[in-house]
Amino acid sequence: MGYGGSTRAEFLMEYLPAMLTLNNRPNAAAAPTLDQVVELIPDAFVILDGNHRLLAANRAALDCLSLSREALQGMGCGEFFLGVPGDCAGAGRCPLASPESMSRSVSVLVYGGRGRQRLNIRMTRHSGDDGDFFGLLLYPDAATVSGSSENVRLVGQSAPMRELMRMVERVGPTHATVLLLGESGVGKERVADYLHHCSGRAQGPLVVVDCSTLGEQIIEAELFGYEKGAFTGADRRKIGLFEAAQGGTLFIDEVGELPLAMQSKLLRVLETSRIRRVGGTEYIPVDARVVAATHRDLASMVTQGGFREDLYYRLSAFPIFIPPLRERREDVLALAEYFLREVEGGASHLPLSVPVTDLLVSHHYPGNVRELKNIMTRAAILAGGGPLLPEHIAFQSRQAHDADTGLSAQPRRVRTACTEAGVRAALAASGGHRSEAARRLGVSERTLYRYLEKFQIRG
Ligand SMILES: Nc1ncnc2c1ncn2[C@@H]1O[C@H](COP(=O)(O)OP(=O)(O)OP(=O)(O)O)[C@@H](O)[C@H]1O
Repeated sequence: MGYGGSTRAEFLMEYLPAMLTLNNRPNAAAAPTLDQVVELIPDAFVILDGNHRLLAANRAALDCLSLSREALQGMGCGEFFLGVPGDCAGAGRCPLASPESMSRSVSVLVYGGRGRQRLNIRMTRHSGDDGDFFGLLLYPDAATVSGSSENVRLVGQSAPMRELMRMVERVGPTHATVLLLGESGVGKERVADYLHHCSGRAQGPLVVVDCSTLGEQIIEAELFGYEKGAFTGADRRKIGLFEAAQGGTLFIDEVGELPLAMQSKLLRVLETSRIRRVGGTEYIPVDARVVAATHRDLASMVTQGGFREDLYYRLSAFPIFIPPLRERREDVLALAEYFLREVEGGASHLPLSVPVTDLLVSHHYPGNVRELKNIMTRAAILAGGGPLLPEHIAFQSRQAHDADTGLSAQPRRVRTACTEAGVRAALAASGGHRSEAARRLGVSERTLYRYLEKFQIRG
């Protein structure tokens, strides 16, 4: 077994290429259709073509993703895995483009009808005369199954962690808006998950939105949804993440990246508990508890005019600071063992030898818990069936921001620093067109606008 799917699903995945080849033969009148083929698989299953567009999904997948067949068909991998239109292979973050996804099950974030959810995927790829396709078996991550104790576990027994857990358990059951503060990779999303499960809303959805991955144009539509015809391409009504989080929690990650115009809209929702879809006229009541997070210093952003003061005070009604891992070294070994157990066969390397533990405890962890997780995953793979030795522990702090699922060197979020001269040159070279200038600089339009403000460039 090994990947958590059912035996029948595993068996059918083996035969899928043959079934699809049969299906594509021009005179195969009696061959099953794609939709019939996927229904043979009992677990949630989707098929994508070689361009990473969704071709078919079975009933179990539609239920698991809370999407209609129409909404899913034709969706690109960018929308599926990142919540943004198009494909995400170019950004180096597409699980379909990662060889790792082929060899074992990987944990990924997927955007469904209820916002972002974590799922495990097991993939099969078929290349033939009729082109490429990918078959994806989807099953809920053990860490997101409601009520699972693993789900809600915060590993760590240091004094700061115990204090943090006490605070989360105290504020969890209330309706207070919580602001999670801490460096990247420190565990903000994990704490939000724990908080959700400590609230009376644990049976409701936990919807995650990462403001740093959404462009200015789509963030409003993502949060509030839109009506059919609200803008070009809005060919159907779509509910937003606030509505998707009804009865549950909306986790707004990297809230410091929200554009100013959206900040005032967010404040209004927090104050009125009502939203209005883009292009809509009706105000819709929403019952979603908001937890926000940032690695940025919001107070100084307020001073510099980058963040609204009123929203800052509204969000920081209950701030919780998650200390960096280097300030709670007592947690390093517990976390290291926990992550090792998560890797297939990893538990066989326990207990860790003294030279390995000495090495782990002495590191600075600029990438925090995420860095430690990647180190342990890599170490388990390098050690294989033999003992886990100090040389298997590779501190590569430049990779501190790798995505959770990847051992690749792709940066999780690239932040580019532009000089005033560079911005002016890009504007001049693009005849003053800001979108073109942003493209030349390799930043989003929103980032460019921030630079224009910072350097006081007008026109
Ligand atoms: N206390 C903990 N116990 C178990 N796992 C943890 C803990 N803290 C963090 N992790 C794991 O470490 C990884 C990074 O944590 P997480 O994504 O929550 O960090 P973050 O602060 O939200 O990062 P970013 O600022 O980049 O969004 C995740 O896989 C998470 O599950």
